[in-house]
Amino acid sequence: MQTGDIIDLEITGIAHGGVFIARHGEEGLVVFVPDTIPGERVRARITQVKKSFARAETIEVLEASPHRVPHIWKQADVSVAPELRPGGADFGHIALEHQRELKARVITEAFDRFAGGSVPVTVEPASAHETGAGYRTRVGLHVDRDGRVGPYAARSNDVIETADYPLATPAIERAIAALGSEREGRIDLVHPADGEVRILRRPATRGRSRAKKEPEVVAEIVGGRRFDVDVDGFWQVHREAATALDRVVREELAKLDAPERAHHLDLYGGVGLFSAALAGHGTDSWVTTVESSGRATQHAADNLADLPVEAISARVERFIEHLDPTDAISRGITLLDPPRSGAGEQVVRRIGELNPAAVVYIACDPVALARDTGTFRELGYSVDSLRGIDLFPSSHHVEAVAVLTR
Ligand SMILES: C[S@@+](CC[C@H](N)C(=O)[O-])C[C@H]1O[C@@H](n2cnc3c(N)ncnc32)[C@H](O)[C@@H]1O
Repeated sequence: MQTGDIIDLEITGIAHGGVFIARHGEEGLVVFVPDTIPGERVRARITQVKKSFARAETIEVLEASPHRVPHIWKQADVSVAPELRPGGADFGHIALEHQRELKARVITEAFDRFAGGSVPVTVEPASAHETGAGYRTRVGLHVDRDGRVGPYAARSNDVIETADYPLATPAIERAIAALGSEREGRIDLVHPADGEVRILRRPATRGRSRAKKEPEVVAEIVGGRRFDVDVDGFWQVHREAATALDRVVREELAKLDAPERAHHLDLYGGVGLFSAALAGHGTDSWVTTVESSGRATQHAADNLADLPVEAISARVERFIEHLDPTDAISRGITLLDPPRSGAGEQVVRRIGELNPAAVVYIACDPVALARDTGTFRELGYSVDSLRGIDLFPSSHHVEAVAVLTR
């Protein structure tokens, strides 16, 4: 087999990262293929051959899955040449319900491989009226040397011009349509709760560093509470995500014994989204939220000023290393919402020493969650509950919330 070969493949599985699995030849070489669905037969062009696997691109669907639907993004459809398909909607050709089944399968397989065994999981929509479109309140685009604006192609850094952006909120889609030729670099569009789209132009500076202006502060609303956040700071992308996660965390906390005088930790806390729920868990409890961005920490302090929440700007790994174990922490909840790479073994082991009654782990990467869960299990924690939440419909990404107790 070599690059450029065209072969027919039976798709048998799904891998992490939005690609599907076929086996080829007598040795059953694994071939990773995007734009297909398990159960399909496709014609594909080999794009890379390695010792233990190959990659291919789908050029034609020979036998379609009953779960195949017209792609939510016309430009990303399998009928378009692979190099002209934009990235970002790699599940856009799959019926929403089946997308969630596939995401549950990915979480299950990650737990089987990295967490010492799977636990039952289903993936829930962010809200009952999810359509898989019109949800992104944050969109990042690129501008190439010729001033063309768009996303990168699915597997390259070529900017693709496209007539529509079905995953973006309609207001962001309109703002993109009104852009002209732009300066090379990046453009981020942000649609906060006030409904007015902000356009952040970041021209390439080619080694020159620019004086950094203070970012604008925008407001988001969750459960009637206002959260100020820098316009370019971390906030969930899906317009319903923060509300859905807050609801799931509150539902999970309600299943746990309500402690008295507990000290809860909200690690990787951002602007304090989960501290509000934690502060209400048990009587006379208090929360320390820990976040590395100084500006986000200041917002957390202001956003939660009416609650018993202390906001600390620090790296989690350093902060918890120096935090003394107390009875109050062991009566409380330690919630963590780390970046994609996960918390890692050192942080998880230190949490084990702090010995909280329960750990609530919010994860945007199932493999990182599975690895860290494996460490928690070694430390004697077991998984009480695992829920997937579909905060990135029409893409392979999935959020998961795990509750662990000892
Ligand atoms: C996935 S976000 C979660 C934020 C918040 N929980 C929310 O839902 O809005 C991860 C946050 O962790 C922060 N962060 C990343 N690495 C960190 C570290 N080592 N220590 C503390 N905070 C960190 C980032 O700045 C970001 O705000």
